[in-house]
Amino acid sequence: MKPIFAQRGLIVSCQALPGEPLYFQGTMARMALAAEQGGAIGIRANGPADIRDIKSVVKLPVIGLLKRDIPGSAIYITPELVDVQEIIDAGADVVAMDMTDREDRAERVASLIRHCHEAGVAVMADISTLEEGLLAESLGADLISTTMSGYTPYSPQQAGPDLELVRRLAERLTKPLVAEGRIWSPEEAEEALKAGATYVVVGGAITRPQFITQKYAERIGQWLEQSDKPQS
Ligand SMILES: CC(=O)N[C@H](C=O)[C@@H](O)[C@H](O)[C@H](O)COP(=O)(O)O
Repeated sequence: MKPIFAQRGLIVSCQALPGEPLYFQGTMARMALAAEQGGAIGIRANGPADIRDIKSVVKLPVIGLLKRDIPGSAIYITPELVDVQEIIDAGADVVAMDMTDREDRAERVASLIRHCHEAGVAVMADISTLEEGLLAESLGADLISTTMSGYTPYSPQQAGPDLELVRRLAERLTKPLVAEGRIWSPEEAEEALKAGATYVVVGGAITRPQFITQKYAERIGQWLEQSDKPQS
């Protein structure tokens, strides 16, 4: 499979789910355009509508996924063939899917990967541990991403990015490695590259203003609480 991205660098995840303030048709395409203007080399996006919108306004490769809850299952990132097909049909260059080692899905995942490759589309594995990353690579995934670290019960539950996982994966993988999840500053993005990531995905810190605001409000609130300064 030929390289997906023109160069190493920043991929911006442009996602708003139902109930979020920016969940409004067309908003994620505007976010993607801003990301492109800012120097992103790729976009990650959820759902066929956003993927189509984004593909119509930016030239960058798009990693597409479909978040869908299935009753009784913990797997929600592009869980089944029908979801994979929707993302391929929407024009994504890469399909991202859950490749955590849960619910005994290795065989099904391998056939989803084959399906994407037959359609000429690459696959990104969203994993949470070293073992899952190695398994995903052996199943044929084209990119391995630390997306799910902190979101499976057996991976480290930490506030910042899982750079230790990036380091350990970088030592063992041959496929390109993506650092993703809770990267909140340019400095953390640089640390992820130093740890061995080929690409860095940043989402909330760029495209979810409610969380950005919350970070400022909390920090300011803490300072105000500790300070004796009277309000003028
Ligand atoms: C765990 C999960 O479902 N992650 C999702 C995957 O597509 C997105 O909600 C995240 O925004 C994305 O991974 C980027 O991460 P962050 O927004 O932390 O930079």
